[in-house]
Amino acid sequence: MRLVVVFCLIATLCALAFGYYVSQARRHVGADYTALVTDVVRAQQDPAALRITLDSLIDSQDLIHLEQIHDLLWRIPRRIESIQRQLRRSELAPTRYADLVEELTYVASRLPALEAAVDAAAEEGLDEPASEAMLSLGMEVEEGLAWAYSELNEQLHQASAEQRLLMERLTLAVAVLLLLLLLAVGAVMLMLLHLYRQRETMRLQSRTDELTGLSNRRWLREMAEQAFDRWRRHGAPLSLILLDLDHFKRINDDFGHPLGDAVLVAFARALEREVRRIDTVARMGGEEFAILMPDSDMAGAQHLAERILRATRAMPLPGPAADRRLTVSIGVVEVADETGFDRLYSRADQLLYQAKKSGRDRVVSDHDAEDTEWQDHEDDTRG
Ligand SMILES: Nc1nc2c(ncn2[C@@H]2O[C@H](COP(=O)(O)OP(=O)(O)OP(=O)(O)O)[C@@H](O)[C@H]2O)c(=O)[nH]1
Repeated sequence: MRLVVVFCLIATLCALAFGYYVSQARRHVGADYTALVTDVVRAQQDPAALRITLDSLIDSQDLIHLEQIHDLLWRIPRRIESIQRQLRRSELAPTRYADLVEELTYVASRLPALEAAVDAAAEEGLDEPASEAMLSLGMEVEEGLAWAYSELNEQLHQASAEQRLLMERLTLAVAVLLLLLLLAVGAVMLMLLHLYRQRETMRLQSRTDELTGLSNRRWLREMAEQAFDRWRRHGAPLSLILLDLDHFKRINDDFGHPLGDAVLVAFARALEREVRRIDTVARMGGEEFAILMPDSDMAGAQHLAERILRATRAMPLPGPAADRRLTVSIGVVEVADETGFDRLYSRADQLLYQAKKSGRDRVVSDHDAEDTEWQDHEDDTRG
């Protein structure tokens, strides 16, 4: 579960980083050429204005047109310079604009002559030859500017389109890379998950009895050691019930080993139904079982043992053994002064042995054993 959360987190971070990158890159590329294109579009108005003003000057010979031409001739070289500067700073390859820069430089070099021609025409009057010279120079400048700016506009649009294409390819490449990264991360996560599950299964198997699915002897011992710790530290009561099915060999002999297995499994389920969640039910081997009862004293353990005794008698046996009754012998102990699980188990085993010896299908606890010892002692003294 934790791995899935980590995976989702990584995926979200990748998606956010990717989105941020794309938006930043797009904005950057767009901004570079937008500024230059705007200036070029503005500059394109210069040749048109020059043509109109020259025509107006010839038509009306008005001094106001002279001023307009002077304004234009002041503005045009600055505009040329600004555009050349921007071009040098731009990402555009110099080979793409070398021709038009050359043309703009040439146009700029012709501007003083045009200014002189305009001044001369204004001073001498717009007679035929002066006007002709001014118009021809004006046309030359106007055509040069118009060509250079429109060529530049075209180049910029082309570069912009190429950059957009590049950007799209780059975006696609990044998307594919991210996808691959995500797939790789996902694969690693799945592998880790698989390993984790495998380890969990192995851990579970190492503490589980294969036939019944109950805890095995090893796990019961581990749980017992932990419970012993609690008993030592807090004095919490701890009891152990040891159970052994009676005459189980007969079931095997009469109905076969597989049915014997089915009976063991049915008995295991019956035990699980009777115990509390904190109890540990284990199969110790063969037809012997144990229940570790933390926080339970002798009275509680005895009570459970009696209940199991009755439940076992009433337990229906599978298939052909349905007519048989199953019984169990039980030994019950509560921790007193034991130093560890082995001592406790050995005491419970002795009580179980007594239960077998005294006729099976019964519970023998510490109290019963004490009573029996006391009874034996009484009989001896009377005898
Ligand atoms: N089906 C099956 N039988 C098992 C398994 N483990 C041990 N047994 C059998 O359990 C029987 C135990 O027999 P005994 O030790 O004589 O005990 P019992 O017949 O129950 O007699 P008492 O314990 O004295 O009441 C043997 O026949 C074993 O083969 C198992 O996993 N499956």
